[in-house]
Amino acid sequence: MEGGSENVEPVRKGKLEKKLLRKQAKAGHTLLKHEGISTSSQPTKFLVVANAGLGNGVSREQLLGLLGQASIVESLLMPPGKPYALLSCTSTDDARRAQALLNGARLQSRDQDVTLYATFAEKVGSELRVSPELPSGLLVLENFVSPEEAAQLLGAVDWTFQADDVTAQRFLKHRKVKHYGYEFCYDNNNVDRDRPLPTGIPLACEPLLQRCLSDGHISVFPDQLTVNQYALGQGIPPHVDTHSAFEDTILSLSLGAKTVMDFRHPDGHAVAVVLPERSLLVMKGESRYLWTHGITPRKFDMVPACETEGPLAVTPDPSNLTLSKRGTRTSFTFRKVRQTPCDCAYPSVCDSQRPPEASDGPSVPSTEGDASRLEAQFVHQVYEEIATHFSSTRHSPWPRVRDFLLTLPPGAVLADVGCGNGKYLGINQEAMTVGCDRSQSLVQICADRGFQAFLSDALCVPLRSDSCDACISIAVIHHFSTQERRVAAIRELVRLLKPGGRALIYVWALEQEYNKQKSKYLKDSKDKDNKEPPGLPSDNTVGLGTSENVPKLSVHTNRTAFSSQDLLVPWHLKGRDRNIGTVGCSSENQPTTNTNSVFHRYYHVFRKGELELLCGMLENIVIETSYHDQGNWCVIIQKIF
Ligand SMILES: O=C(O)CCC(=O)C(=O)O
Ligand SMILES: [Fe+2]
Repeated sequence: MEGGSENVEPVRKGKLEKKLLRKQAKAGHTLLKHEGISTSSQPTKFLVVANAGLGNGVSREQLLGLLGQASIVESLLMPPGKPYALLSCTSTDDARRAQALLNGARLQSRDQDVTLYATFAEKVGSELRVSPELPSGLLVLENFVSPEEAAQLLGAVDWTFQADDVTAQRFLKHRKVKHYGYEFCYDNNNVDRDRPLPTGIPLACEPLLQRCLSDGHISVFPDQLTVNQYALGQGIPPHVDTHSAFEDTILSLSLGAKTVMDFRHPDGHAVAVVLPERSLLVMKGESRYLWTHGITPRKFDMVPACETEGPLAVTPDPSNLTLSKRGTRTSFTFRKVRQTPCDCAYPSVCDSQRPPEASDGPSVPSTEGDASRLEAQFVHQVYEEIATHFSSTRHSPWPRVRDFLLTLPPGAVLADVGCGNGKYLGINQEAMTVGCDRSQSLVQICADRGFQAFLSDALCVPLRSDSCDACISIAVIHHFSTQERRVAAIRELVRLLKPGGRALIYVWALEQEYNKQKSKYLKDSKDKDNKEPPGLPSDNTVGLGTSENVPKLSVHTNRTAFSSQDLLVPWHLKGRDRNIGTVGCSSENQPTTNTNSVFHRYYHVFRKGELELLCGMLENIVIETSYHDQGNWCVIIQKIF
């Protein structure tokens, strides 16, 4: 590309000018040969500035300094380690002005002078994809990390199962994830700012984040990292990262196999974006706030046949497409946790800007702190209060639970986690049975009945790992108010089991009518204890806090089908002549008399398949059986190692 010499317009060329032109032409050749950047004989909107790269020790600020406060530059890219900078201007005239300012300019870098050579370019290489086909605000920077850096980053992620789980490792349906800095909770699609994880963003990420900072892609360091690993055929559902959880810019580094990410505008317009190996995706503005992004779970993608020339947004031109087989892809998604509500320009899709009355979303707590407070008030304290009355209604063992217990051989060690009044503790007299419960009053009732029971939270049972032949968890896990906590409760049961040991789990089912049979709960409408509270409409909601985004839980009407999965189930305390207080009672429904008080217990009723799904998140178990039993979903799982 000799054209470089016509880039400047000297009338008479002095010695120095000639040297400058020679050098400029040489730089043009080098760029074409080594970087695939074609310089142009005619002015264009793009400039490539040789010797002005991060690889030369030149900083972004220095370059912008030379351009003055010129708003003539639309974007300035400084690919890591490269000896040039790439500039794109809004017009050819602006590019001309920028060239005049930069060409031949000298800069002090790493204690020596460098001379810059600015040349017009056809387009500024594969690194700058300001293709109009990409959603606005989206950039794909190719080769953002070297193969060595990529290997180092992958090496920094340990996927072996750790008991302390400091990176909140989760096996999701279509991928596995790990979190650093803060856990991203998929129950409420948010982070709990009050609970940072013990491990921050790994050190290995620092060089690339530093480059993002000096290249101007970010202005502050991220404090949250989610590592997603997708096996062949896996993906992530279309979503917008929660506005209220994270600041504007989201960076996602792709390592391993190339994949295609689908972006979709609310108007239906879709763009498939190729994410090559070692590329960095930068989502800002519209592409971050308005468009959804997702990866369709499949084994092959359609990608442009000629990658070096083709745009990263897949065009619908079928003659230029080829099939590309996926493989394992690991992405590092860096985000900055928001400390104040989002005030983006897209209120229609912004959870921070939605009016409170419209936030009628799922009735789950939004943070881990909310979850434990909710359970403390609407589970633990309620059972404490209703223990005696509750116990008097719990006599008959479920037949299939009894059958399970009776399969245990003499001397088998059995733990009943959440044993309530101990109705299962004496079923198999030849087993060594121990029970525990979160309610001191219920534990006392067990002790009074001559059973061995102790006070314990089901998430942290003070028994040795691998010590039990069997565990049962009957009507317990539905009282945990986030999926993470429900899985943690199952994980804790499994921890107690010896390899080969089995656990039986019962949870309340959303489906109270199954195989055309109504459950006992629906049929048993004579039970006055659980009749709906007078004057409470079934869709009544109970506020659990003061912030606008706090979810509301509907109060269930007893003996009716469930209208949602997360709800408050009333308990009518009878025959007690004592001051109840406000425990577990919403302020609206605070009892006015002591003889007919209403308490509300939190429940998450399980959908068909949900219990199996949660069990499937643990890698060291197999599901032996699963079934529906009188309005409950039930599984027997076996620990395999
Ligand atoms: O895998 C990716 O690059 C994107 C991951 C993502 O969108 C997310 O975790 O929110
Ligand atoms: Fe995302």
